[in-house]
Amino acid sequence: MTPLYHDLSGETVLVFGGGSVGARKARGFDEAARVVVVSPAFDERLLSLADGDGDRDAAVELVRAAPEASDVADWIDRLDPALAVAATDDAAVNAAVESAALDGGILVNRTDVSGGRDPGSVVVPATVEDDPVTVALSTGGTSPALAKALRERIEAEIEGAGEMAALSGAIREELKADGVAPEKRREAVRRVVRSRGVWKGLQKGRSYGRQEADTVIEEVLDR
Ligand SMILES: C[C@@]1(CC(=O)O)C2=NC(=C\c3[nH]c(c(CCC(=O)O)c3CC(=O)O)Cc3[nH]c(c(CC(=O)O)c3CCC(=O)O)/C=C3\N/C(=C\2)[C@@H](CCC(=O)O)[C@]3(C)CC(=O)O)/[C@H]1CCC(=O)O
Ligand SMILES: NC(=O)c1ccc[n+]([C@@H]2O[C@H](COP(=O)([O-])OP(=O)(O)OC[C@H]3O[C@@H](n4cnc5c(N)ncnc54)[C@H](O)[C@@H]3O)[C@@H](O)[C@H]2O)c1
Repeated sequence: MTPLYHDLSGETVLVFGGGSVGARKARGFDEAARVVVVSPAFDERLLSLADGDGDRDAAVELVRAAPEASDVADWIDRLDPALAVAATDDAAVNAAVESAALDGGILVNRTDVSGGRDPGSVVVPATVEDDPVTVALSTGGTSPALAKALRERIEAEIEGAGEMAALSGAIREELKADGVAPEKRREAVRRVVRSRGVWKGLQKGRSYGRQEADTVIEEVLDR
């Protein structure tokens, strides 16, 4: 399987099935996209997501309906999603979601099967995020429980990576603007992102990280 990242902002994700899996998928996508869940019944977590759930501005939309397999293509046509999620407990409906999505040229995530897939039929990975850094993890469908366990380990491992991305991204731009030769610039940025001192400094605050980074950069540029 080949991992790719998608920007779903401004797009719709259409989830069929409002049970525990549909709720998890809705929760996973609702910060990135408009999420609509179609189902005859809804998990409690979905009902609270639909209420706005505290300070999250994106509310999930719930549509109470039980589409037959033969209706699914119409729902997809009407809501025009970028991604359809098949999360009902009815295998025929899930299969109809998959074929209608693939016929319509949109992505589909089938939650009730694992293993090989047609192009356009995607797996949702376990994800760790420290904005703008995201780590996506899949076991190729073999062991979702392992994907979750590994995700929990990586969560601790990438703590502070978002700050480091912001700092090293800014340094990269500054060195470019200062006309530093590409070789030196790359070496400086590579050393900054590997420096224990910079990582530690960032834990105390952005300006401490910046100070540590400046020392590393001077060492590289003075040589
Ligand atoms: C990563 C994650 C993302 C997410 O769902 O958002 C995700 N599953 C998660 C958790 C999880 N899922 C299951 C358990 C119970 C333990 C177990 O059975 O293993 C647990 C763990 C738990 O709940 O503790 C059961 C399960 N999952 C699938 C089936 C159907 C089948 O295998 O046929 C069944 C059996 C149903 C049954 O028979 O009862 C299928 C898929 N689940 C996937 C993703 C895709 C492959 C990902 C990969 O390549 O690793 C794939 C193929 C399709 C898809 O959904 O995209 C999320 C972790 C979120 C996190 O990070 O916390
Ligand atoms: N991907 C995963 O991580 C994962 C985990 C567990 C189970 N599963 C699989 O995913 C499926 C759903 O699991 P669940 O635990 O959420 O089940 P669930 O029974 O809790 O939820 C199924 C939902 O689908 C709804 N539904 C039924 N018919 C529908 C229709 N025609 N249109 C729209 N919605 C309809 C039901 O009202 C219910 O809300 C199961 O088939 C299971 O095999 C996947």
